[in-house]
Amino acid sequence: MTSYLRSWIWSGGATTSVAAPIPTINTQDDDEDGSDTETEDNVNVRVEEDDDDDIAPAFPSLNSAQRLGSSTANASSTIVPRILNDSDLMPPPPIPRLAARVPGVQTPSSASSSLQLPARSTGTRAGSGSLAVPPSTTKPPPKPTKKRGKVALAPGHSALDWANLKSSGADLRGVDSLMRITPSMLKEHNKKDDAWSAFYGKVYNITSYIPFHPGGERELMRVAGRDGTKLFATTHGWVNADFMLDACLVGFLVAEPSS
Ligand code: HEM
Repeated sequence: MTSYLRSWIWSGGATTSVAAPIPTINTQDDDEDGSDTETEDNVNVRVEEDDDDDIAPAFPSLNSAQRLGSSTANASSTIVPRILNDSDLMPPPPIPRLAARVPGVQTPSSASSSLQLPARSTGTRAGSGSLAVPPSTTKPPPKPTKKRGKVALAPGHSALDWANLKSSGADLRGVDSLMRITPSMLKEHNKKDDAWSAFYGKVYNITSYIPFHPGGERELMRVAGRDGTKLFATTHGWVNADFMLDACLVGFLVAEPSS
């Protein structure tokens, strides 16, 4: 702080004498606590005579390696920055070809470009994986050929109703213990009021599930008395039969005993 006041007082008096030498005020010993921290007070302050000091310092600084290494630097190191004219500047980059492209129109020159539009006439996948604009289409999406096979379920037979029935504790198996079931045993249970079916190696009593099946009774009865794994998987592989029919498990499908 002392140094600041000292420099301020001095600089006020100097305005009368323009030719006075530029003083350097060393205020290193002004720091009261003597610590090494660099504050406003312990920096050598070079005070200019002119208050109006808006001239930016030279960059790179006058004695820098950049200036000395430069071919334009002269030995006396009094370097005046050179102002570049148009011919010294780097030429602008060429205009990219895609900038001149009209969207949707394939020019002959763009055929060799990696960003070309996919060739529509040949049907090849040229340009796939590039940033090319995808081909537009006016064709409507194809209509589903097969009607969805969902049926209207009777009231009280929703998926939630089935979940409630499963957890109600009602006997949906119809057997006392889990059994080893051969295909011939399975075949005996192919009636609507006594339907067993095997899915993924497990045999379920599907009788009580029939009215709850969203695909309808008719479809489900196609697998009554036999292994329905393939039909089930091709129709709706995403359905978790194991979870939906856990309360209906009667046993495991085994091969016929060899005689
Ligand atoms: C007992 C085992 C089965 C269970 C637990 C079951 C369960 C289901 C479920 C939850 C749906 C509704 C799927 C959805 O909305 O995405 C469904 C739909 C359907 N199921 Fe099954 N299913 C079984 C067996 C079968 C079998 C064996 C067939 C075929 C023979 C079949 C044919 C269908 C059909 C056609 C639909 C309608 C598909 C659609 O929404 O387009 N299901 N089934």
